[in-house]
Amino acid sequence: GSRLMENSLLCSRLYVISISSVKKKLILLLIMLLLWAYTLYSCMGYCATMPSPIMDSNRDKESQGTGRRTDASEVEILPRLLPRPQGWEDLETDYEESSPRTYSRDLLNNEDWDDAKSEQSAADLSALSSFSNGSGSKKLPQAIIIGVKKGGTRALLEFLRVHPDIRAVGAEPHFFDRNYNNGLDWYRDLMPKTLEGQITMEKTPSYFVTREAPARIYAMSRDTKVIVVVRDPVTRAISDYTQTLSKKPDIPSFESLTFKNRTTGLIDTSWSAIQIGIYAKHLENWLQYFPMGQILFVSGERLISDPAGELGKVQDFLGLKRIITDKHFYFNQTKGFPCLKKAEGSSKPHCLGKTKGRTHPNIDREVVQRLRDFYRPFNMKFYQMTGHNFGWD
Ligand SMILES: Nc1ncnc2c1ncn2[C@@H]1O[C@H](COP(=O)(O)OS(=O)(=O)O)[C@@H](OP(=O)(O)O)[C@H]1O
Repeated sequence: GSRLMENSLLCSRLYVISISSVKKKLILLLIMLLLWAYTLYSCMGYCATMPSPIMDSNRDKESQGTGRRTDASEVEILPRLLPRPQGWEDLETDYEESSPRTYSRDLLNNEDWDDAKSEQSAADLSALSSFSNGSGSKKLPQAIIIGVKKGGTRALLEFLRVHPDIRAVGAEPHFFDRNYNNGLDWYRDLMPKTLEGQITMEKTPSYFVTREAPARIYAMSRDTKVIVVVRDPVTRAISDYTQTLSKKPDIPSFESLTFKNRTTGLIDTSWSAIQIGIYAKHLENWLQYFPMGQILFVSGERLISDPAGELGKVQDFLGLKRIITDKHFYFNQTKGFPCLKKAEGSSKPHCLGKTKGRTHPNIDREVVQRLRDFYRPFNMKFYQMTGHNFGWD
């Protein structure tokens, strides 16, 4: 009898032990499952937009402006026409500054549009991509690259996009010049989604020479940080002309367009290629609204000779940790320019496309000299205003 009792006691103890070990295993399994699900969730949702603990002091300060939405159908179709926010788009500013056109047509006219469009399809169809696109919210930009055309604005934006705390729209929105009537909601909708602490950016090089742009950006938010990539105005003019020539091979020579009257040597300052380079004049317009401390001047020349050095200054200006360093760049001998070892959202090295770093035509030395003389006083004024000698003279 007592043995029978002992046996049944042993059995029930064993039963209890096995029950609790199964329970433990189950709980462990559940915890692992939860951990795994959490890791998966945070990776899909956050990896692409992971912020660092450094916060931008300007975030959430954006204020609403007075812009109104006009064409509803256009507003709806545009986000679909926009290239994927991730990836390397080598878009180029348009050569006709004055012609008012719609945003969608700007994109369609762009020679790099086809590349951007084909790049878009594969990634956007994947579930992972749409999941990661779901996190955060769209905000108005806290920092804008406002110019100058042919200064190196695309290189700067693509380099900045490597920073985990910067999210930028790939195409040029042209909001503060051509599309202002579409309103701030339209503009905000073009922006990529950001998380707390991330900075939204865009670049449109024509803003620097747009009379209304400073007041309009100020109306959006007086705290907006503006960045200007400046380049020797003579080389900039030739670069501008080279771009136009590549699209319209029949235009007159650079030399003949430079002068109002070749014999008197009177320079045609109404030609945009020349006008854009009078930096001091355009800057005066911006200083009516923004203090010097809110404007950063990046040297287009140094952006090529020392990209990490220039990027260091930009990251400081934006209140970001210096994450982009010389380790991110290599000099591509074939391209003749610095390139990224890894482009944003990719593990492959990447240089800008063939529309960046074109071969310039040879320009008559006397004409170049005449232009140097023309720009010198404006350059001096610009150095004085910015407190920085860019070494063009
Ligand atoms: N890393 C790198 N790779 C290629 N090109 C570079 C780079 N950094 C600066 N640049 C210079 O950028 C010039 C084009 O300037 P933008 O991008 O501002 O042009 S645009 O206004 O958007 O059309 C372009 O002008 P061009 O050389 O006249 O083609 C380049 O000199």
